[in-house]
Amino acid sequence: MAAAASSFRPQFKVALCQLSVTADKARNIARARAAIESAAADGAKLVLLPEIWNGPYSNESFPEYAEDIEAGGDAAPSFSMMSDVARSLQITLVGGSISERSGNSLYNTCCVFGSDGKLKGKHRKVHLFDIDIPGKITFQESKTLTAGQDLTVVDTDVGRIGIGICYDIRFQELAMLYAARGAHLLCYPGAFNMTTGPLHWELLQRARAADNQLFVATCAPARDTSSSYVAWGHSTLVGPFGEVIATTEHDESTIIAEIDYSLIEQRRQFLPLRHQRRGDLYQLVDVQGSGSK
Ligand SMILES: O=C(O)CCC(=O)C(=O)O
Repeated sequence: MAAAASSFRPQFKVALCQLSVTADKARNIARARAAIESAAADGAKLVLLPEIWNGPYSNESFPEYAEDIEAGGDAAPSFSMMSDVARSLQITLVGGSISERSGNSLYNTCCVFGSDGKLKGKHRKVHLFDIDIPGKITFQESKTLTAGQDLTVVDTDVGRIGIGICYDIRFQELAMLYAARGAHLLCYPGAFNMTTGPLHWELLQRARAADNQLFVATCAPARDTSSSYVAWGHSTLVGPFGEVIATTEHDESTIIAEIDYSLIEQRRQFLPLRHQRRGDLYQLVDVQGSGSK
């Protein structure tokens, strides 16, 4: 494994808070806070929230619910709550995603907070969800959102974490680069739908974990059949052998599960893929360099 984070817990409890999301932003923030507090009371040291958890997932809503993260304070109530709760509970928080306003642009952004409440990393979704499956689902995030330009690997109290958001999980190169940069865990807040969810959601998580021999955690909103975008749910934790460690259905719930990073080395010894790659036939190129945030 590449250089590890300076010092971190190799074994800890993670919580995946699959939240119900409504049009009431203040209610969504309060509910997320309560779920985080309850997860921490149950011993979680790392908590994940879903993709777009402070308002509806739609192009109409992204501008309305967007926050100016750099301004903070009243301009960013979801952001401020996450920072505050991470600090007061001394947990690492992968804050799902919210729409972020920066200048004239909007991003789908995941903020990662350390146990001191400070922002440790910010991932702007790099692959926008633009798909058209006639008669099933059409969505064009690029109508309102701008794609991020950076890979995001964050050193935390609970190891080195690579971040992707939803559609980002489909691009295996991103996961491979994170693994090459020494990530122990990949976190993907995501909201798959009723067409692609049943076929691809678990498959992609298990593939990313098995190919890269690391942990993968996902966190989705709960399903709301009355919303314009019906989420699949099924937040999941997968281990470095591609095994599902914990999962759930589509209702609001919090999964608490144990992560043990010693399994990564064990799996890599049993199945030494890293030493069996054919660099003479193919190579992974990290165009942004190997530094991690
Ligand atoms: O890839 C998919 O099927 C769903 C992706 C998605 O919903 C998203 O990126 O928000």
